[in-house]
Amino acid sequence: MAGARHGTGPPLTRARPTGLLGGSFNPAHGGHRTISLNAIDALGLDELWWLVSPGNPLKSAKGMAPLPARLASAQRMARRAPIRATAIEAEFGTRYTVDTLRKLVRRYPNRRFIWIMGADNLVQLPRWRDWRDIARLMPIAVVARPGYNGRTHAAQAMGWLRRFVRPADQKLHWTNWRPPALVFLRFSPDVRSATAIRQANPRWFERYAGRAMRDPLTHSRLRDRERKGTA
Ligand SMILES: Nc1ncnc2c1ncn2[C@@H]1O[C@H](COP(=O)(O)OP(=O)(O)OP(=O)(O)O)[C@@H](O)[C@H]1O
Ligand SMILES: O=C(O)c1ccc[n+]([C@@H]2O[C@H](COP(=O)([O-])O)[C@@H](O)[C@H]2O)c1
Repeated sequence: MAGARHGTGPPLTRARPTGLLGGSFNPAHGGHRTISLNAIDALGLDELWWLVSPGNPLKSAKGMAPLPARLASAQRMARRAPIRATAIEAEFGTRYTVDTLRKLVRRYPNRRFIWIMGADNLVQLPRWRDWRDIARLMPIAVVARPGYNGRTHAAQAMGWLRRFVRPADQKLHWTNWRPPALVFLRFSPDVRSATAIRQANPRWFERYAGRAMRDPLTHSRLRDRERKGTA
């Protein structure tokens, strides 16, 4: 029973199912919010954390708005939802996802994590540092995205990942899966993208100009909230 004590051992608490969505969020948009809410529902998540990247190692810094502006846009887009926009990677000093996830797994033993990404990210996954180790750390959920779905199953990464694919109708049981494990999620197609927003308004970040990371919801604050039981 959750929270019960058995004998003299430590209290047993159910690990909290937590989704992780890493991204540039340049800026955050309704597509991020919609896929996150759908994933929370489909995977039975307690929370979904957005990891606003200090800088995608594969993307040029050119055209990348400052982190405080991207974080502020993410915080705004995450309002009134069990989504936490975080700057955890800036605090950890990590750029590569594998390093971030290793730290998160170590520092949050009372949570079970699942890495969530759009189908476009699956296509480029073999270019990520130690990408197979990412899959060995936690299950992965790939969200269908217009323009990429046909390419998803043919993606180079699938040459190795294919054997770990789980049936989509088992997705609510992901916390029992031993990684590597991969599941495909298909919600209503969402065409929104940050590229389209930047094309329409290249100076979108000006509304957040001068914003310091006043409330970055960093690891230390999350950890404090967990200790106080208010997370
Ligand atoms: N409309 C969408 N449908 C499915 N996945 C999405 C969608 N928008 C973003 N994602 C996923 O969210 C994560 C973060 O995305 P990101 O911040 O790069 O936004 P983006 O719209 O893909 O940006 P850009 O157009 O600049 O590449 C990635 O895993 C991406 O695949
Ligand atoms: O670890 C890597 O090598 C790596 C390479 C490219 C992208 N990523 C991560 O992929 C996530 C999505 O990035 P983006 O820019 O497509 O939103 C974000 O968390 C990045 O840090 C990670």
